[in-house]
Amino acid sequence: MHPLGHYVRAFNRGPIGRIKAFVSSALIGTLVIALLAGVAFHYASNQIWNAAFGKLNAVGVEVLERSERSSDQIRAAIRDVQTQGALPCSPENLALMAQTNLKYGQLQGVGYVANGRLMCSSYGSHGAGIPLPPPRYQGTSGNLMMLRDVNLSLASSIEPQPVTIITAAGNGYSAILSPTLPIDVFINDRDMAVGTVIYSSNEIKAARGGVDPTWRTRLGDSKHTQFVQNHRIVSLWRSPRYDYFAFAAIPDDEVRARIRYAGLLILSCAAFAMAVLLLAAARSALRRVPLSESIRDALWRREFHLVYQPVVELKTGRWVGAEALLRWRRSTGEQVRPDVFISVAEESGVIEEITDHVFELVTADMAGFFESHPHFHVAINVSSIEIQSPDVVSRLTKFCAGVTGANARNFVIEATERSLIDPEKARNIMEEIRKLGFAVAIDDFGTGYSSLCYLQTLSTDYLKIDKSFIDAIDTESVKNDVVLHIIALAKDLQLRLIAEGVENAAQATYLRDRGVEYAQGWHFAKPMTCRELLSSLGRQTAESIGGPNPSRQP
Ligand SMILES: Nc1nc2c(ncn2[C@@H]2O[C@H](COP(=O)(O)O[C@H]3[C@@H](O)[C@H](n4cnc5c(=O)[nH]c(N)nc54)O[C@@H]3COP(=O)(O)O)[C@@H](O)[C@H]2O)c(=O)[nH]1
Repeated sequence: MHPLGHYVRAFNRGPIGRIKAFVSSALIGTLVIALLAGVAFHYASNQIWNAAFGKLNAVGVEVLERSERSSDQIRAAIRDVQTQGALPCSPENLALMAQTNLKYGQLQGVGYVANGRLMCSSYGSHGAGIPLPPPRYQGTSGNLMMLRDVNLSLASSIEPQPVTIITAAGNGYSAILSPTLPIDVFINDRDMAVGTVIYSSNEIKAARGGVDPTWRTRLGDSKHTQFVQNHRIVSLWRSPRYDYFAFAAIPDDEVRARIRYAGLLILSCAAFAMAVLLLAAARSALRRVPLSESIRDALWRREFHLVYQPVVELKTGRWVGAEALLRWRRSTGEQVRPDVFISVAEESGVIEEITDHVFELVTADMAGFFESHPHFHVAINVSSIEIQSPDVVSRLTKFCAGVTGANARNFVIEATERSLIDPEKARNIMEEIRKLGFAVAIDDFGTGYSSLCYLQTLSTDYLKIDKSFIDAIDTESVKNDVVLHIIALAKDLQLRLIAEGVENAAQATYLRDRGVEYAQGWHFAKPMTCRELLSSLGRQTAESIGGPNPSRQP
């Protein structure tokens, strides 16, 4: 576990970040749920309307078919008795009427009408005839005449009942049938109106429930139409052979109630989904985001930038180079310390992306700079993991080629002493890097576990003495002696030394007097932006030509 504990693994968003995360996921979720609810409601109401129209259409078609069947039978029955040629109401004629009545099941009887009276029928002779009301309709198709509905007792044993008498114009033969026959369809909806209407006159032929006279205009010349009008759902079917159309209609309140119910159901589901979503959004906003995830995010959002800490030549005070140090400023303004995010990046495998981003930033910062400062170097930290992997060599080559005016000697590659866990591998890769012309430095020297014997065999240019040893200079600490040993070792191995974290003049003088060539630390300069580095270097160059050197002498 990292000394900074949980902070390394997970990261709390700031309040603004949390609110933003909550609002954005709540907004997106609300939009999606609203869209889905809208689609579901549209689909459900369509289905309900379709079901209602489907039911009406089936009834309308059935009414039309029954009416057409009746019309067919009326025609056929009249034709049958007429073609016999017997004298109307003669015994042979009456016998045929009775036979014909049996043949056509939709008819209640067959008769003969003369001078507005029903003279005889399949039930027998009616003497002087039963008086009938005047006709209410003269048909155009098949030249049929329709008489008014009458209450008729066709035989002494039969109670008077409403019948419709349809007489063939010109010959008096008639069909007698129940006025409700075409609409005697099975309907399990008490509020449903059904019937047939004569198309040419818009007169009701047979009906159960109210008929709207404007329906016919809605039908126009088409065979079928369906619509909602005056709170009724209507289906109309026109006969292609007869002058009438069938209708079926129901009040729309039940359909609308069903749609309202479906809407309410969908709304409740959407409200439930919204509640779940808001809870999930709140949970996710409050969640501690793993730092590795935040690092990837930050790379994508370009939240990193570099600062440069000058490396000073102790003898002259000249700035000979600078170490590039990565900084992470989150969108909330919060700074994340590099020792925190670098170790997480190493653990989680993002470190190569980090180093590549450093390459990118250096490439942009230092473009053209080395043309005017050919002896200056920039030191770049490469993690211990990367120094074990051969592809670092090609990545460095590519990087160097991308920096305008730069040469490999303008870069020092810093690898920590931890990089030497597998000395064989590290040695080969360091050699490769040096062959390309880069200088190599062992960073934080003295803190790791590198054995002195393989240090001898390593291909390196600099040792960077860790700050903890510099802090011990001129103190009673045993580390004070270690500095002297490191200096002696570097001399023996002919390595140049850079002291890290020099904070005062005494430390600087001590180091310079003992032959340490270079140093870094707040005593000379704190890490600064690229712009500050370049302008300070510009001033130094100008003053070295015409005045005193501004950098502090140890
Ligand atoms: N792999 C990468 N590692 C990187 C990169 N950038 C930084 N780092 C490593 O993070 C560690 C912490 O770095 P930082 O907070 O930037 O601290 C550096 C200096 O600011 C600090 N320093 C320098 N002088 C002084 C001083 O006088 N007093 C004082 N208290 N601190 C001082 O020391 C750090 C430099 O460390 P080093 O690299 O060992 O020279 C650190 O380990 C960085 O290496 C990166 O891009 N990649």
